[in-house]
Amino acid sequence: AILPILSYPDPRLRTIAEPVKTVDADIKQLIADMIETMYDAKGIGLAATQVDRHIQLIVMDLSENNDSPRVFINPKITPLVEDKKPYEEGCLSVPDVYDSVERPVKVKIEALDGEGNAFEEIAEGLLAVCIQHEMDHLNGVLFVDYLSSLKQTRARDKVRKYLKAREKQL
Ligand SMILES: O=C(O)C[C@@H](Cc1ccccc1)C(=O)SCC(=O)c1ccccc1
Ligand SMILES: [Zn+2]
Repeated sequence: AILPILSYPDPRLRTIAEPVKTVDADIKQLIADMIETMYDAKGIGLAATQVDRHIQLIVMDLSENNDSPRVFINPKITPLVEDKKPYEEGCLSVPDVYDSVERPVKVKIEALDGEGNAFEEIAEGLLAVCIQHEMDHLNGVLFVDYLSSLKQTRARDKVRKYLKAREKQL
């Protein structure tokens, strides 16, 4: 099912996600729903926080044809270098807002996959940017938090206008 995505500045986006205890049928259904929701919203990642489920679960698909979804459960990120690089980020919870955020260029990811099996991965490029953006969601942090207060005010106004326009067309 396509799930509703919370929009900034909804306070529920600030909830800290709990670890997943067992990857059971309910979690597997949520994973399927989040992947469907991510594709419908034309995103490349989605954190469970964004669909108001406060558990440590991220889905992602960086592929060209949107046919290779990735699942990260109880992920742990460790920066491997001090070096940071800016990237023009967006967020499905802050529609129509894009701005530059600096993040470590190389990180280690330790997580469980969709079957509950532990794995470790070194991430660079867009995977490193996206996993850190999604991890922030699980910790109640949004990419706009890194921007100036003026830009945050503008982001709030833009989201309000975007949601009003969407209401009218629905
Ligand atoms: O809100 C989210 O977590 C999804 C977000 C993930 C993300 C994209 C880009 C940089 C960091 C994190 C999105 O998918 S935003 C929409 C999008 O597809 C996109 C935006 C900018 C660059 C590339 C893709
Ligand atoms: Zn986001």
